[in-house]
Amino acid sequence: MYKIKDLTFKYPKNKEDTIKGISFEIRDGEIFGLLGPSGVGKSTTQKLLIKLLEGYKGEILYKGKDLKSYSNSYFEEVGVGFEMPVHFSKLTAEENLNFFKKLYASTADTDELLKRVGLYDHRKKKIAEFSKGMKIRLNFVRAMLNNPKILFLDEPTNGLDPKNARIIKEIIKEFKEKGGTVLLTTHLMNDVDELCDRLAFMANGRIAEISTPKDLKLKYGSREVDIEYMGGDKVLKSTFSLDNLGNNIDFTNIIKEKEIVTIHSKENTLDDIFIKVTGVTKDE
Ligand SMILES: Nc1ncnc2c1ncn2[C@@H]1O[C@H](COP(=O)(O)OP(=O)(O)OP(=O)(O)O)[C@@H](O)[C@H]1O
Repeated sequence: MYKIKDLTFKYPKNKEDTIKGISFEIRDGEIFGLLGPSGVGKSTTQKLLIKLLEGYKGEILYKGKDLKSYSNSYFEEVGVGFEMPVHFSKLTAEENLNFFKKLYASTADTDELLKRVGLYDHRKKKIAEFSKGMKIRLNFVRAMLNNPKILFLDEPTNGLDPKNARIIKEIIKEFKEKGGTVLLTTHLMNDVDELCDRLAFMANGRIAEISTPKDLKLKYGSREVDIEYMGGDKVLKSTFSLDNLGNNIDFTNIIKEKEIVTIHSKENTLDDIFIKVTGVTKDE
């Protein structure tokens, strides 16, 4: 869907490039995660792909054509849910949605979406009376209101309670099942694990890693197995390398002779990998 080659971008007021020559692709129908510490350029990359920022070097191809060659009709295909919800606070939820609907040729059934996210009964309420979580959910409905083919989402579940976060994630999965493509930015690694087909870690304006969550875990995992077994009336624990495990006499003796309590391979979490790949903790 997108092919990005040597993308470089500098904000006019800055001395240094914010995006320093990144290349990657977003495939049709995948959920692609763009991750990295605060300030590395994730939102800037999103804005370049959404055509909200111009003046970049390199190439962005959308469906095989230079993004620059697309007219405003491009915005019909794109749904955008930025992190900070911006709504007209003196208007109701419904009035807000109706305002934005007028900007598009084709629109979704927003009543249905409002029902899904639990806001239908609040549609006549002014946004000024909405809680933070309600604004976030309305923001998501707004991103979906033009029946987009690609969704750009920035922290879509941040600030939501678990039930509402689940509903949003279910809608994102359904969007993908119907052929939609998603570019997701989030600091919530559980969401990444659950949703993303592939992900890129950004560090200092560059892409440090790009892969599937599973392959990243294998690459950065410690390839060991922990085994707990009964030794008399005590639970004992041993760790073995997965390499050549079948020929490890100590391991096979335990398997043959002992009562096994637990056995599992060690896997790094995406949180661990985030820190290894980008060199910083998420909250820095
Ligand atoms: N309009 C702007 N003018 C100048 N510099 C900017 C502008 N917007 C962002 N930047 C700078 O560009 C860099 C990347 O910002 P960006 O918002 O893309 O980061 P991010 O990875 O999305 O961070 P976060 O996770 O905090 O949202 C930061 O150093 C930021 O200060």
